[in-house]
Amino acid sequence: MLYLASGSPRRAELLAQIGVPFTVLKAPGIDETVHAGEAPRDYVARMAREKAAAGRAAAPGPEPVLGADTAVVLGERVLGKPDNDDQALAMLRDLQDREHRVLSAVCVMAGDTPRLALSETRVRLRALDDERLRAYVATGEGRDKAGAYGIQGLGAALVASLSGSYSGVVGLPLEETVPLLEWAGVPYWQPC
Ligand SMILES: Cc1cn([C@H]2C[C@H](O)[C@@H](COP(=O)(O)OP(=O)(O)OP(=O)(O)O)O2)c(=O)[nH]c1=O
Repeated sequence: MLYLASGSPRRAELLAQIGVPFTVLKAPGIDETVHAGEAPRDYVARMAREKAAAGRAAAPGPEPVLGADTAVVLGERVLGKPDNDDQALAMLRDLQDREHRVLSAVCVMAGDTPRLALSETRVRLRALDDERLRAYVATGEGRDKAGAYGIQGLGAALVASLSGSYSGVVGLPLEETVPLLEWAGVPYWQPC
């Protein structure tokens, strides 16, 4: 069994997809502020570690804990979740017609020992005019998502190309996660 220290329904769906038995933990939220001068890769790694550690502290049992973090990075700028629709529109205007990186870090703690992996995916959004971007923002889909879009939903129609991990963009890079689960002795392909 695994404790999932995440409120993201996407992460739960990806774990369920590969048959991992898990329990979602209601861990206290952590401060997601980017530190001054902090590189995006260091930031997502720190967030995943802190989420896993908060999960460890809240877990009622000794089973392994998983925490993860996903950020959209444009140049060196980290785009988190938009605060409102205006910010969502501004993010999508910046993202359209160019390539960005999606960084996803995953941290598994076996006992008190953390192990971390990071995935980087290059995504290019199509050239999109304001009318199209406003229509997408109005769907509300991007509100709780880094970079203001969801590749697994209506947002798939915004994407021109992807190079890397699709599950990483959705929030949990399975290519990196499965070896961490194996390391921690967490089974997959279980009837859930
Ligand atoms: C780019 C992109 C992000 N996302 C989501 C994944 C994450 O849930 C979210 C990024 O926010 P995160 O802070 O990584 O995660 P979260 O707040 O949703 O959940 P928790 O901290 O409790 O684990 O954006 C998509 O669902 N699809 C996408 O295409």
